Order: sequence, then structure tokens, then C-alpha cells
Amino acid sequence: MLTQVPMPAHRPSPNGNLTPEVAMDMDSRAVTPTVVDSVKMSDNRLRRGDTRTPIIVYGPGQETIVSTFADVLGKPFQLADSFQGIVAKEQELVLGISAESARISVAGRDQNAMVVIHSHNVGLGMPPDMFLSSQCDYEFLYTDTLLCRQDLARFISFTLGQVNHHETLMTKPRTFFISTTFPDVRAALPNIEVLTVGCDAVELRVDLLKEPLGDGTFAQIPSLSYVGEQVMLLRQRTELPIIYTTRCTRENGRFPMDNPELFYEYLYRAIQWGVEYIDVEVWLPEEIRQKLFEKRGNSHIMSAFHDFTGNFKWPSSYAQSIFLESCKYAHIVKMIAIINDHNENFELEYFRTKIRTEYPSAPPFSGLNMGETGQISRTFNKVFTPITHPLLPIIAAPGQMSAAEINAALASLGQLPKTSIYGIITSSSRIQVPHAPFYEKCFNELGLPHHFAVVERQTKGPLSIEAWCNQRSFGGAYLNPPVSFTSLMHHSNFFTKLENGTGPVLTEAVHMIGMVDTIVVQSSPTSSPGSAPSSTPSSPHRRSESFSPTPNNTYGFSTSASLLFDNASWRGILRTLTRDLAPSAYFGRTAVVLASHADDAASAMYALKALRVGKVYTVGFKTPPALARSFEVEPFNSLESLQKARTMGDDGGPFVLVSALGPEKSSLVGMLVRLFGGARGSSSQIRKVFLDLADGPRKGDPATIAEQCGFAAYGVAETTAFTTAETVRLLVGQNVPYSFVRLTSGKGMF
Ligand SMILES: O=C1C[C@@](O)(C(=O)O)C[C@@H](O)[C@@H]1O
Repeated sequence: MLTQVPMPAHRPSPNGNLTPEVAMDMDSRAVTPTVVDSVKMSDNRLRRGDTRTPIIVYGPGQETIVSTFADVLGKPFQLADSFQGIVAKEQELVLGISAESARISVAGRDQNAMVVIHSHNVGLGMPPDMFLSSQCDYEFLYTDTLLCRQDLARFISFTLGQVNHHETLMTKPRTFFISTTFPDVRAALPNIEVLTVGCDAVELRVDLLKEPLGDGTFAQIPSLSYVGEQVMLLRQRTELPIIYTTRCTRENGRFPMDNPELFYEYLYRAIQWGVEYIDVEVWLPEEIRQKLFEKRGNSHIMSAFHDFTGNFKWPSSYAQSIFLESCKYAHIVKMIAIINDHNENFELEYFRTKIRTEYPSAPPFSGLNMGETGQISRTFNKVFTPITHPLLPIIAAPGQMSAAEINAALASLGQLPKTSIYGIITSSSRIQVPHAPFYEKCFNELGLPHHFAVVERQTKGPLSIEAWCNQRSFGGAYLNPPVSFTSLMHHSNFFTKLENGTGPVLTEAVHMIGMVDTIVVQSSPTSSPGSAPSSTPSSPHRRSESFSPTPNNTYGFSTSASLLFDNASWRGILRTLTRDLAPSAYFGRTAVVLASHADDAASAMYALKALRVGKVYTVGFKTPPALARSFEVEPFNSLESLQKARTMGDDGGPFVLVSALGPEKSSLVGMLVRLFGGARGSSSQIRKVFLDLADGPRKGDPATIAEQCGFAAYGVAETTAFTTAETVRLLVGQNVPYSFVRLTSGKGMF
């Protein structure tokens, strides 16, 4: 047996609940609610990341890719002849160097001053220049399609360390990934939205890819050219992190084991392609595992061990030694075995608990048993459970289940009680997108037992918001339109009495924005991803009841249970603003926000704060005090101040303009867009951003004006879809792709 080894530091999974209580700073509240940090709980934590100068190596005739990189990073660009003489002061620029020039000087570059990305248009032929592939830090493969910009935004945000999926995912009570088994990912792409509902990542089984050789046969192992293209195609079509796996022949894969260096070559290239998770088998020689760990960039390493002998025993010292060996170079430890007896599932659970207690700082553990006998363990496991889907050609391993099957099993084990989830609307919001079919489709696809209904709220009485929440079967709600925290609490006996008088828990977002759009039933604080099964993904223990069209308060919501008030809208705005841009594009920049009321503007303001915008000019409203204190805000109160803002701050005035004015004000918005626009073709190369949150028919579309003035324009459809995806994640703990939301709400994909 091996001795204990030093492990990379891993934080315990907070389940979104670790942040200490912060005193509430709002007046006239009878309760002092707990506030949790919603930026930490959000999709991707934003960081400043790598501050070295990005150098883009481009192929013949491909200069435009340098400007696309610059656009995505919100920086100007220049072309250079060589790596010599590039210094830190050029950090604010993106530099392009032709592949021809790069070849001469790349080896001697100053690695502390620059990060070099080899870009290659696959349309020019594969493979790219192999020498450059090996010498550059990262490699971006692209096609001439529109999808390239989103793919690029994601690639660059990740490789420069501005987002961190892993930390966020590890706070989720459960995570799933789909093991794609297609010989060519192109076969998966038409269904990718449906295939990935409920998934937190997509596994590319590189060893199962079949590269046609043109003579009717297939390569024994797919070439790096083929694999690179497959990674590119998959990433262009899914926003989910990719898990890149070269499963060996002994562990149910097709990668030959006679040359471990081959694994290094394929896995290191995946790091260069900016793949989020790299599956590294623990049998590989230690120097290879160590080298990959050291050269991992921002990728995370998932150590993998499979035992197909049928002799593996979870209580053995061998099992523990494998775990400890895996921990050395991993962010997640995965151990999977074939078992012979049902009781071995309980041995695995004991193992899970034991290692969690004995090695509390070890990486999260994903442990499963294969075959039908082991299926129950797939419902117990909480960290990156591999799943299949009926649309896949084959299952990746014996006993694999779909997300719907796992949820159905959890429901029948009493681990996922049926709840009633509501869309609480007003009569005027009823005319907007009907959400009931969408939620029903989601629940159906995910095999969730919940009931969903859209209900109309009244200010008081039996149909008020609190009446819908005060039911034993209550499983959460979204509020459309959002409601202010103050009015929710006003005279509400129910909300104030929650949690034995402390009231609902607020996310920091609600604390700052003041508006609630999602009410989440909090899971029991004892459940954590690394531990044995203990509670439901998002519901405390409650008796399930049948749904009734009016609230049934005979058995009210337990006052000892807790409700979390959250705001999903700001996340929808943030995700819209970073769809085609790296977060750093906004750091320190100036913004303008237009609204006729603070309540309409607050989510956008909070999103801009999360993006670390330097200053916000406001038009038409007074910033809520909590937000105004946290970053620089200046109201426009005269035409002069508008004129001043046009020329101050970023090159050519504010970088981002968000309008939360109604559609009836579209002419005014158009006018302001014109006033602040004009970047393309002007002295600045930086493309600005315009987001219009107005919904409904209008005269003249400010987005068209914005595009004419050189802005990248986004509308409410994008924000609503992103917000809906966030809402589903908050309410049922499951990830639904943006593209699935767009597809099922009858809109085109992008
Ligand atoms: O490691 C795993 C787990 C797995 O083997 C399973 O048992 O579901 C499926 C594989 O694709 C994946 O790489």
C-alpha cells in the first residue's frame, strides 16, 4: 500500500452556502436575512487571468483572425514582424505575427511577457504547421463561420484564465457528463441541444472516433488532425465544458497501451486546444501524469481508473492505494469497477465516506460500479456521473444510464420527491412567452417528477405570492416580472417567519439589486457532492401532494425549511454580454445604462459590476444605494454631461450601452446609440456593445442603428434565453443549454 501523498489544495464544496452572514443594509425590514455570495454561485467566476500580451500567429492571408481575437478581447491590435522586442507595455494590445515570421523567432520568445496562440483555419488544410503547434502555448483551430466568434470567446476566456467552470461546477449538488460515442461528432451535432439537456459537460471519447482513410478503412487511431477538427466542431456547437478522453484498450477503450508517449502527445495537444477537462489514466507512468499536470494551463485533470477484472474490492488496501496515487495529479479522481454482488455498492458508499473523512482536502471523488448490478451506484454518485442518451449509437460502458433514468430512480427511492414549481406572473406578463410547455419539456426530458404551472398572482389573499409558496409541496418559483424584496416582505407573515424568524436567505445579487425573480427551496445543508447520498437535489423532505389550481395551504411550507431569494436576470445579462466577448473586454471600461426606473436597471448594473466595469453613466433613474456605493456611478443630468462622457474614458466614449427602457422609447435609445457609436471605421478599432432589454413592438429598431454605428448588438431574446437557463438551474439544479431554450421556445439557435 502507498503512503499518504501531498495533494493539490482543494476547497470543500460549499454548496453555495458557505459565505458567512452579512448584515443587511436595507431599511424597514423586520428580519435580518442571511446573504450568500451570488457571484461565487454564478456560472463562471470572472477573473483578470493572464495579463501577458496575447500574440496571435496567423496563416497566409488570415490577418483578419487577429482582429477577431482583438474584438473578442476588446483591445486594439497591431501586426508585428517578430517576437523580439515585445515588452509588457504592449499588454493592452493584441499582436499578430505571420506564421512565416513566427517560425523564425518563436523558440526564443520571452515567455513571461507573452502568451502565444497558434491560429489555424482548417479550411487551409490539416495538419497545421507542426513546428508551430509544438512551440506555441495554445492552438486555435477555426472555420470561416459565424460560430467562430463564440467559440473564440470561450477559448480565449478559458485559456487566459478569466473563467473557471470547475469551481462553479463543484459547488453543484450533482454533476453529470454525457459520454458521446460517435465515430464522428458531426453525427451528434444536429441533436446536441437535446443530447446535452441535464449535462454539465460533454465527453469526447477520442479513442472511439473513426477517421476514414478514403479506401473504405479507418485509421487505427484517429490522427491529431482529425481529433483537432472534432474538438473544434464540438466546441462550436456546445457551450458545455469538454472532457477529452483517450481510453485505453484495457479499460474498455481503443487507445493502444504499448506507447504511453502517445497518450502524452494527444492529451497535451488537448491542453493546447483549451479543452476544459483532460482524462488521464492512472496506469500511465508517473512522469507523464506529472508532466501533464504541470503543463495543464487552465485545464483540469480528471484521473481515471477502471477495473474490468471482476476482482476489484472497494474495502481493499489496493483501492485506497489507487485513490491516493490518483490524487497526486488530479482535480477529480474517478474510480470505476465491475462488481459481482449488489452489496459491493454499499462497500463503494463506505469507501466514499471513508476517503472524504480521512482525506478532506483530496480532490472530489467520482466512484461508480459498472454493469446492471452497479447501476444503483450511478444514482448515488454526485460528482460527474457519466450518462448516456437514447440517441447515442452505443453506451460507453456497461450499466450506463441516462439523466432521465437516474432521476426516475432517485424519485422512486424517495430521493427526489415530486414538488410543484410555479411561474408566477401578472395578467400583463401572461402575453409574453408561454413558459409552461418549455418547463414541461425540460422536466420530461430530464425525467423529473415535478409539476409545473404558470399562475397569476394577486397582491393579497389566497392567490398572493406567499400563498403559492406556503404549500407543503412547494418546489420553487420564478417571478415574472420580478418583485422587489421590500414588497415581498411587506406585511408577509409567511416570509418573515421562515427559518424560525430569520426570514428567507438572500443572494448577494438580491441584496444589491433589490429585485427577486427566483424563489429557490434550499436543499439540506448536509448534502455535498463528495458525500454519500443524503438528500434531494433541491428539495427538503416533504410529503408530495397532488397539484391543485389554487394554493393548498392546509399543509403549509415548513417554517423550519429555507427559501432562497435569487435574481437570475443579472446572470442572463452577464451571459449575453460575454457570449462573444471575453470578460476582460469589460474590465475597467465605461458603461451607459438607460432606464426609467431603478428596478429595471438594477440587474444590468449588477452584471456590469460583476464584469468589473470601471464607471457607469446612468440616464433616467436613480441608482439603488447599495449598488451606487459599490462602484463609480454618475448620473447624466444635462446635455453637457452627455457630451463630456462621449469623449471621456475609453477610446471614443463608453464601451457598453445597456437600455432597459421600454419599446415606446426606442427613438430616444436610437438617438443615444448614435451619439455614443461610431467606433468601426473611426480611429478606434474596438467594437462596442449594445444591449437592448426592451420587449415588444416598437418604431425603429435601435439594434439596427447600433450595428450601423459599429456596435455588436444584442436583444432581449438572448437575455431571456440565458436567464431561463439560469432559472432552471436554480430551480431544479439541472443544466439546460441556451440553445435548447432557444429551440424549444420556437426561436432560431443563435
Ligand atoms: O470513465 C468513464 C466512465 C464510463 O466508463 C462509465 O462507466 O460510464 C464511461 C466512459 O466514457 C468514461 O470515460
